[in-house]
Amino acid sequence: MPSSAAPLPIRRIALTTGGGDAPGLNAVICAVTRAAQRRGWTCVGIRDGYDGLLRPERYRPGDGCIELTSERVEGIAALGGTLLGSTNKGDPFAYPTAQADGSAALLDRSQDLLDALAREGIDALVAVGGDGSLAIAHRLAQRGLRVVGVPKTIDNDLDGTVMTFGFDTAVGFASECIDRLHTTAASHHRVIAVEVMGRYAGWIALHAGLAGGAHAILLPELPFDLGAVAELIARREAQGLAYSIVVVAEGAYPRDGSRLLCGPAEAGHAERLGGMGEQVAQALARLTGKDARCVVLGHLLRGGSPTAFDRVAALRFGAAAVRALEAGQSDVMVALDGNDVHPVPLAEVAGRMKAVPLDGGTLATARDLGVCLGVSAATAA
Ligand SMILES: Nc1ncnc2c1ncn2[C@@H]1O[C@H](COP(=O)(O)OP(=O)(O)OP(=O)(O)O)[C@@H](O)[C@H]1O
Ligand SMILES: O=P(O)(O)OC[C@H]1O[C@](O)(CO)[C@@H](O)[C@@H]1O
Ligand SMILES: [Mg+2]
Repeated sequence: MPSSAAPLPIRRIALTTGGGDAPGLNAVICAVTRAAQRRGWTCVGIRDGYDGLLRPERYRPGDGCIELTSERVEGIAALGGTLLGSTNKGDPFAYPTAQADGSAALLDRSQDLLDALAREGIDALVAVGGDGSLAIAHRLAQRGLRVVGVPKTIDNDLDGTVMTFGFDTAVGFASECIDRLHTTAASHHRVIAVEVMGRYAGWIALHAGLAGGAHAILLPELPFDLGAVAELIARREAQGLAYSIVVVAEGAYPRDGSRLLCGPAEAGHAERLGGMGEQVAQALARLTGKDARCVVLGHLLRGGSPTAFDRVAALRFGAAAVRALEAGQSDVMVALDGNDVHPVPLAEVAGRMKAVPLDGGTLATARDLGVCLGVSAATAA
């Protein structure tokens, strides 16, 4: 449970960025550093998730954990990526460790991490991450560490917050790409499938598809029937609209099939989704007789400078995390709730996925616009 009781004074905090990178991470680093400095606290950044402390030998002496100062974070809020590096391998509670026979065993290195934080004189941790990183943060809090989480992910699949930072930038870039694909698809009378990231949630696909005027959007939340998409393409053809854009979430799958992986789960690393865009393009070419192509936006969605919205959200989250620590809170995540940022218990969000609600307003908007969701009229909600 989050606690507000008898806060001990804080003098030094650590910051970590974990999971896939997202535009806005540097803005959080900037805000946490400056807000900490204003309170007279010092702030350090741990390299690559927790690797800077768990594998210090990988870094130049003293560089696994770097001092963050106002000077060091000057101008970084506009930059993509993370100054500290990130990882989506190596949960400290199941840390992949090479064995003599070449295999990797998953070891619980959480105590090593807590010891290393104590040696650095760290009083509290700000953990910036998605569902996986925040589940780790929650477990660290349960082990007695003062922790505040900050919600990050381009996927927007984190529960307990209206939005994560990184999502707006990813959607903006994806919709710009879709805009560009309209003209080439129209010129060649083609079907173009655009595969976007998002893991098991369709937030990026739905929002980018709507913003980019896609004709069909296939989401993990609604297993699809390509017959419905082929019908839409034929209807458009009959109206003299000889091209179509189909946005495919990487986690989408057919009603009679399953998700596609481009990499299996390995020790300490989740499975990698990918390939459904190409499969959809090939199947639609067969079903419609039209020329079809697939474009995979992939990691381009994680790159580049954060939008103003993501910068402001990230700055607000970072500053709110420091205020939460100052107020004696721990085991909480700062969350966007309407217009304000409030702490919510990490237990309520860690490891929980937020899917696109099938009865939500955005999906209703897509239906009202006549966007095909890969569901035949008979089964459509
Ligand atoms: N600090 C970290 N050190 C090592 N591994 C981490 C760390 N944070 C997260 N991970 C691992 O990375 C994976 C994803 O983390 P998380 O959910 O936080 O990221 P994300 O933004 O949702 O992006 P993605 O899930 O696509 O990598 C999880 O399997 C988690 O165990
Ligand atoms: O960096 P990796 O391992 O390719 O991760 C890819 C995954 O990370 C994300 O970009 C962010 O969570 C997902 O959308 C995607 O499935
Ligand atoms: Mg995740």
